[in-house]
Amino acid sequence: MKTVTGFASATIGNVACGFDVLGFAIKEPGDEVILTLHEESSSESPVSIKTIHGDGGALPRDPKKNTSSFVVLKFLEYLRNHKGIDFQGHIDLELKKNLPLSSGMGSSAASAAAALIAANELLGGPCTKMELVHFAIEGERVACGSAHADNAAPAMLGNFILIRSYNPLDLITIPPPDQLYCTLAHPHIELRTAYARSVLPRSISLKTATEQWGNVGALISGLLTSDYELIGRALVDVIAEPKRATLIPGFYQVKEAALGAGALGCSIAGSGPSIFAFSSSAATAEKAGTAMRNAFLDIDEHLEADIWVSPVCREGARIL
Ligand SMILES: Nc1ncnc2c1ncn2[C@@H]1O[C@H](COP(=O)(O)OP(=O)(O)OP(=O)(O)O)[C@@H](O)[C@H]1O
Ligand SMILES: N[C@@H](CCO)C(=O)O
Repeated sequence: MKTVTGFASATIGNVACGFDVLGFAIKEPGDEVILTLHEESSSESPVSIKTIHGDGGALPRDPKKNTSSFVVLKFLEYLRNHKGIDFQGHIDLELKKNLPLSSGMGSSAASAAAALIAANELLGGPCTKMELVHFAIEGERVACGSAHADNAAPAMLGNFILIRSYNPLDLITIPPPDQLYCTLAHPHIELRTAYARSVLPRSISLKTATEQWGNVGALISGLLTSDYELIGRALVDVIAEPKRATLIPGFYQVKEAALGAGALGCSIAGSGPSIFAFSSSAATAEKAGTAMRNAFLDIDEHLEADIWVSPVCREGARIL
């Protein structure tokens, strides 16, 4: 019997202008997955879910429906079909669900990446992280019906990840500027990614597209040259934010509060309801966090919010 624990942290998809093509990881919080290998197979499925802590019973226990176990099944299938490794044993999975569900914090992707890094270690490291990313992305289809990679890829690889192409998958790693800090505010409401995607326009005008890709290019340039002022200027989303803002009570008040506290820019984290801001120092990021929390409390709905301040995580999913 061998046991391995994997960890993967929260991620923020889109980063304002990069809908479905840009995301980054923060250091904490994150999900933990503990895998135990038994040499003998003991049930029909090679992977079973033993326990899930912290989800209040909300997550599926069926191994084909939970992203953590689903991606391990995909990984085992890949080993059999592409590496000549026919796994005959059984894996028990325990999930410590530390990330809130339907939060915009990449909760489903964190479970998947933590499970994959642990499974790969458990079986002696047959795959690279770049190979594992493919299965983590497939997990997103199970979670919300769309295999977007902007949470799964940074959850596995860390840093900022730009998805230049989905087919074939072409991921570009962009290391963060040293003084870039993220403030993440998670109001205590849920917003399902599938629903937040359904409110988006099916097509956009050339004018809107031009504005958006100008900002994506500028944001990448700002990150690569540590131009904080440019990063702030480029955090503009004219496609998803205007549609999704109405799903998040107090969005514009919280954004204004973050900017008023000195943040470089602020937008929806992934599909929401969480909101992120960037700052060029830890002190400003803390100040922005306090302002964002107070702004959520001040709206009519008086929403409580959890706040995290973190630099970008460079490491990605790891073994604990
Ligand atoms: N291990 C898992 N962790 C979280 N959600 C899971 C997991 N496995 C399956 N799911 C399903 O995924 C859905 C949550 O996905 P959703 O994309 O809304 O939240 P999220 O992961 O916080 O998303 P995001 O941060 O990308 O907006 C739930 O319906 C849940 O049943
Ligand atoms: N890019 C995805 C991220 C989900 O967290 C979306 O905006 O729907």
